[in-house]
Amino acid sequence: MAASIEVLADIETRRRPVGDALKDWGLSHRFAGSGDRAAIGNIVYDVLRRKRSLAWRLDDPSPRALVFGAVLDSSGLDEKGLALALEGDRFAPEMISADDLAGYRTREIAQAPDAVRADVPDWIGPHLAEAFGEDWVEEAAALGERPPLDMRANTLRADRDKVARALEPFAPQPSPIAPQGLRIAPIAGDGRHPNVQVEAGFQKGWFEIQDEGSQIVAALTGVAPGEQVLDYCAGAGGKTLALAAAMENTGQIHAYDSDRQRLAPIHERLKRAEVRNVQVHAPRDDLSEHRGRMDLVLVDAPCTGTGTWRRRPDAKWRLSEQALERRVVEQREALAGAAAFVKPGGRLAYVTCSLLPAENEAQVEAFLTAQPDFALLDVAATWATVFPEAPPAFLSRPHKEGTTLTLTPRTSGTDGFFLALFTRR
Ligand SMILES: C[S@@+](CC[C@H](N)C(=O)[O-])C[C@H]1O[C@@H](n2cnc3c(N)ncnc32)[C@H](O)[C@@H]1O
Repeated sequence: MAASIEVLADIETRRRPVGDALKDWGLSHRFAGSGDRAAIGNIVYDVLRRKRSLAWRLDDPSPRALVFGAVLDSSGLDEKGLALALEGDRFAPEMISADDLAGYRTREIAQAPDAVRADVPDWIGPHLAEAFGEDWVEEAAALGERPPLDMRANTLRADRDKVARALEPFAPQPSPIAPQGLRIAPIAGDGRHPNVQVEAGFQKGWFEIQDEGSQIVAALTGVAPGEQVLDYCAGAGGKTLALAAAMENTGQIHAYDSDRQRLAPIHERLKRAEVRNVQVHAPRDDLSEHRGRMDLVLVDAPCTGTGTWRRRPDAKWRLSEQALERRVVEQREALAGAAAFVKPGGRLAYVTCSLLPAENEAQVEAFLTAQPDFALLDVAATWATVFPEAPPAFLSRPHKEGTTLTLTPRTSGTDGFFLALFTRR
């Protein structure tokens, strides 16, 4: 708890990313074992996920109060039990005041303002209200829960049963929607997720770590073996690998990104997964020969990442309206750049891991106005074809001619994602 308070103060005063602050703490406290580090990480992440509601309940926003609140919530200890556990420990933080404890015990979160219950900065509330209507507080609050660890079996090297057997000690379960997905439940108490990347199966390319939502949107693009595909914002290649597996290593994927640094890890990942149908294109490569030729162009656009707040809760408090505006401009540019590569009759998939309408529905409207030769498809209807076994666990919004689709932790049990699928007339 003392270490968590230190790390949170560091994040706050120096505006540091949570990963860096935790890593630095570990480097300067080499004696700390992996169990301690995991416990510290859990407390810090729990606090960042629910910073506002904890501060409101305790009526105290200090890192010390927040840490006590998070530990009381997750440990199953009551105040007396916690005081007893800390008693006589010379490194223990000083117990919070009786007033704070009384607040924790008696203040009803149901009485708090919406943005507090939602655990978001005030300015984001109206954006989420626009996205989810009267459910917005519950939808946002679900982004403050601990996430599961999701994986995708790589069908080029293995299948879900084989991966499940290899990871048996960690008890992964088939994920509810994506047919190749496996899930390890969210961390309980001060436990930790296994480091599955050191497992032999991972080294052999049998599986990838990938949120089920990401697997779902990749499948909903309808990608098929033999197609010509441009992954226009390929980054480190998470979706490229999912598309390659769905294409059974046939056809061709052109993986492009405007940022060489972000693209760099893709080479190693393609090798490990034994993907052979991907051509990686550096930012300055000339792609003009592929114009008007692609069956599918995927724009996994740069975004605010509001859908991933369970995993990156510090981003929630750092996000600004200016950053949102910048992402909106980048998204428009990426869409306009990518559209030219779609062949007549081909598909354009627009994906974000954000839930804000400015990055999603508004972009769809602007794109349809700017590019009259594209039409929006009914992606909600596609769900039943792609996932015949799974109930429709998504939100969808009708537009003039088609639908868009949104996944959220509350509705889909996944990270938040948005998908619009267009066809070129
Ligand atoms: C959400 S990330 C991609 C994640 C990746 N597809 C995955 O599944 O792992 C968005 C990427 O878009 C890239 N990007 C931003 N603007 C772009 C543009 N105009 N053209 C191409 N790529 C762009 C960024 O460099 C970033 O790597």
